[in-house]
Amino acid sequence: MVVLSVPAEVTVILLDIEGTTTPIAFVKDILFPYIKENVKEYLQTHWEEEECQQDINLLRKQAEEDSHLDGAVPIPAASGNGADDLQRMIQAVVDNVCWQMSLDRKTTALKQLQGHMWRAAFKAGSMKAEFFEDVVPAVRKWREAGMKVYIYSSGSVEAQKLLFGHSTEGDILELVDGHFDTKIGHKVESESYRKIASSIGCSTNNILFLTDVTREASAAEEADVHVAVVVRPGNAGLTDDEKTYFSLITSFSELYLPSSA
Ligand SMILES: CSCCC(=O)C(=O)COP(=O)(O)O
Ligand SMILES: [Mg+2]
Repeated sequence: MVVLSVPAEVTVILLDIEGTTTPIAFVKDILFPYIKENVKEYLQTHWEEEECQQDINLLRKQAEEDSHLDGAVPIPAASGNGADDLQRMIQAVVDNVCWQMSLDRKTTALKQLQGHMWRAAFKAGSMKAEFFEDVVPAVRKWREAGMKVYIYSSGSVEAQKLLFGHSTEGDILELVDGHFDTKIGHKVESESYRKIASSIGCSTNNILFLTDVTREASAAEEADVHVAVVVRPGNAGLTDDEKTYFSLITSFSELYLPSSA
C-alpha cells in the first residue's frame, strides 16, 4: 500500500465531501435528481415561509449577477398580480435552479435552497448519505491521534450536517469539529483557506486539505495549506502533470500520521 506521511506540523484535517468522503455518484444520481424532481412542489408548498423567501431573494440576487451569462434565467420581483404572477415566479425559480444545476454551479444561493430541500428527505429517513468505507475508520483514528477534523464543501453547512447526521454509517456528526461552506469564500480562492485557518485559530500550514479537485488543491496550496488529491472511482481524471505534481491518495487509510505510530 502507498503511504503518504502527514507533516508533523499538521493538526487539522480539512475534508471536501463530493469525490472525497462521498461518491460523486451519490450526489449526481440521488441528491441532485431529488432537487430537480421536487423543486416546483417544494416552492409551491413553502412559498410563504420566511426561509423560502430568503432563499428566493438570494437566488434573485444571484440571477442579477448572472444576467450577462449565456442562457441565464432571470427571476422577476413580485408584481402582486395574483395567482398567475405567483405561478410565473415559481416557474422562473424552477428554471433558474435547473439552469444552475445543468452547469453544476456552486453558488451559495443554489446550495442554500438545496440544503433546505434535502432536510425533509433526510429527516424522514428516505435518504441516507453514502461515505467511502475507509472514511469513518480513518477519521476516528485521526481524532484518537489528536487531530481536529473539519469539512469544507460547496454544499451548505446545513446540508453537510444532514449528510453526516443521516448516513449509512449512522449519525457521524460527532466526528466533525466544524464545517465551512462558500459563505467563507469559494474553494478555488486561496483567501478562503486563510479565513478558515483564522476561524479555526491555527496557521494555514497546520492544515492538510483533502480534495478531488486540483483547482481547489492549488488554491489551498497557494495559501500554504498542505494538500493531497483524492482519487476515487467516478472522479474526473487527472492530467499527467497533475498526477506528477500533487500527492495522491486513493483511500484515507494511505495517510500516515507520525503521531499515531
Ligand atoms: C453537502 S454536499 C452536497 C453535494 C453538493 O451540493 C456539493 O456541491 C458538493 O461539493 P464539494 O465541494 O463537496 O465537492
Ligand atoms: Mg469535491
